[in-house]
Amino acid sequence: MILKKARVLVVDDDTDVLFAMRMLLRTEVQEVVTEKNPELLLSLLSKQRFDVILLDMNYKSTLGTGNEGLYWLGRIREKAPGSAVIMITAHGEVSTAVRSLKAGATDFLVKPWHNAQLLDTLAAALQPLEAGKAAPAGPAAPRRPASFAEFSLLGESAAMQEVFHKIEKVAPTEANILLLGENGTGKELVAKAIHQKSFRAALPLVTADLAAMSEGIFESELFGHRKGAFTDAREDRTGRFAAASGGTLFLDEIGNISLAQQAKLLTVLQNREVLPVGSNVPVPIDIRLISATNAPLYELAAEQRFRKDLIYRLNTVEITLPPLRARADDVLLLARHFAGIYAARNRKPTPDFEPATLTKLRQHHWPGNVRELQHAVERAVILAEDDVLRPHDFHFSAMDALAVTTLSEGPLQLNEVEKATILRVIERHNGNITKAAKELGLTRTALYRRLEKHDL
Ligand SMILES: Nc1ncnc2c1ncn2[C@@H]1O[C@H](COP(=O)(O)OP(=O)(O)OP(=O)(O)O)[C@@H](O)[C@H]1O
Repeated sequence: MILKKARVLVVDDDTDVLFAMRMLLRTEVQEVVTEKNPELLLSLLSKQRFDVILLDMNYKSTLGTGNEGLYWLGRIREKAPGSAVIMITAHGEVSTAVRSLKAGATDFLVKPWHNAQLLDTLAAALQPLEAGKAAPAGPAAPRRPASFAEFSLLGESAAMQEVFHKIEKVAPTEANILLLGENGTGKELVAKAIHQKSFRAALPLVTADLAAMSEGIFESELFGHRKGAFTDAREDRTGRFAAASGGTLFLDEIGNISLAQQAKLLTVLQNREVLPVGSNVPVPIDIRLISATNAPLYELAAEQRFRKDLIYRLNTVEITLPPLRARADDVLLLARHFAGIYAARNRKPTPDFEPATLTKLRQHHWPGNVRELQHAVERAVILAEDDVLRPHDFHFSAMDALAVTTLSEGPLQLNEVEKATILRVIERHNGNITKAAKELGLTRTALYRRLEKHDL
């Protein structure tokens, strides 16, 4: 059914909401009826048929428990099983909204909504009606599957298909996810895909790069602080946990935190509340947690450098991103994908790859994984003489080349090779860390970590 033909009922005890809905919908749908009192819902339904009912989750009488919304949802399902129900929920109540989906709601909207988003949600709710089917009763129908290319997450190899399958399965749950994999294998991209495919997608995905947080700012960054808690605390500050409320918190580089930081994190996850620095009033948290690391977490745990009890909190589901060298077919798929992007960005025609180039790319070790490939292709596209990428257009990262050449030169320590390479590359870029990191196939954070490790 199309929006213009739809009959819509809005039930909310906030008259401002009803007014705004009437103003927006009167030109978009055939009929809009608004009702302030949910007690009158059933008599309205016995008089008239509605295609979609927008139902508030909370009414003043139950003080934000969301139970009243769920109750009325149940009654609508009995009385008007053919109507689609969209729950209207406040920020921070998304977990109750998810329960409503299980109880038969078609979708939910978070206040304050964008008008375009409201119209999209209404149109999507009308789709099953258009196909001649009743709106889903009982358990909610799964959301329309989104392809992974939508998140630029590509991969045809069996290993990546397995990853995609896991993402599809775990995204619409509340499970904490631990992403493992080398640098540049796509952990952050996977975290975004999981969030986008989750019921929390309407609320933020907040990232915290733990490697970049020193001991001194860890608590204030994650848990927030109160004005005056320490010298620089001039204002109250919301921590990342609170900022991600109702949404997803992505803790990147979790393997790098100290035992003291691990203990603080564990307490927060166990109690599901944070204590901002300088406050003694705990704040409840409502987040879905995704963590990632390239560190060998289980080896660290065996050496007592990472708490096992924290791992168990993080890894309800574990997804390991395979290194690029283990999926040669994806190398070509990704190389073509990046070539298209960088050619367009640099106003050049999309180049072809000489067969010998493809062989070279397949055989390379890719220590920096997809990030290294992306930068290698970008460089090649920019420097190529014509529309064909040839083997000599690809110069692999200095670190990799040096590591390979030194293998034949006797028992050099890998650490020394790494240190010398980093110094050489930074020197070549006159101290520009961003450019050096790019050439080394590392993130800036990863490069800073290595500088620290080598006392540079
Ligand atoms: N499967 C993929 N398809 C397309 N692009 C990808 C894929 N995997 C990674 N990338 C790209 O490679 C780059 C690195 O990915 P990302 O930052 O997600 O990796 P990471 O594992 O989080 O790295 P790090 O551990 O260094 O933080 C990004 O530009 C990302 O868009």
